[in-house]
Amino acid sequence: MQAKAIESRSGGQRLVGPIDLTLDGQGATVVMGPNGAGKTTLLQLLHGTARLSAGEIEWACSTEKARHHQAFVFQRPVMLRRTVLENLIYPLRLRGVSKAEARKDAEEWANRVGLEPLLGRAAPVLSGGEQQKLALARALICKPKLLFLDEPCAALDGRATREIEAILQSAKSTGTRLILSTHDLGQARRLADDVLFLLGGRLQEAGPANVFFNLPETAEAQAFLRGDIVE
Ligand SMILES: Nc1ncnc2c1ncn2[C@@H]1O[C@H](COP(=O)(O)OP(=O)(O)OP(=O)(O)O)[C@@H](O)[C@H]1O
Repeated sequence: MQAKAIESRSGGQRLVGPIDLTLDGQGATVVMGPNGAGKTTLLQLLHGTARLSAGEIEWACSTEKARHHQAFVFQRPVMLRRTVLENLIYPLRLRGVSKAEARKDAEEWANRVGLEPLLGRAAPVLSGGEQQKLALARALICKPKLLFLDEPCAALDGRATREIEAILQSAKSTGTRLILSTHDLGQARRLADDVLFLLGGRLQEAGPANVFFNLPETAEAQAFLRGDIVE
């Protein structure tokens, strides 16, 4: 994927950009930066759920086909007000998978993320961590090539975060490319292969995670990593 001079503007104000970005290969790209830096907006621009005010995004295949192989997980899980099983079956049925096959996959994924005992439970009554695991399983069940995650663990405790990270590591190892925003430096260190550091809507630093964490180039990134307040 190549993003060329992409921008998001609102009411004459530039929220994000211009940003040039190339994403390829495998692994996890972690998007970091202070509140309002533009992390959510950048993920949405790349996924096509926010409109580009300028610039363009080129995929290796057609944009339509690329979107078909993508999924997005939000900070607050979005789900159907139906059972866990129905939530898992739904995206597969939308893609034309038979009922029997969809059910089999749903049970397998519920098992993988530890939700098998809850298959018959209504999704809205699940705990926050269970809901996020369901949202993740529902995103991964269609085997996306690219998975966007916007602060997926922001509202979760340590145990749920660990479980979500284990699912993400496993998705990564089976070839799903991850792009994830987080405020949690520890999570970024655990998951990132590459880092995008945003500040004021601009890409302040971009590169391999070990370089970013050990030798950040800019004073702003150094301050951010020290835990100072950066605006
Ligand atoms: N639809 C919108 N209309 C106007 N301004 C917006 C809109 N969406 C976002 N913004 C502004 O764009 C900037 C970037 O917001 P964004 O949510 O992308 O940042 P973020 O880095 O994800 O922040 P946070 O860490 O607080 O979630 C902010 O100043 C925000 O107020």
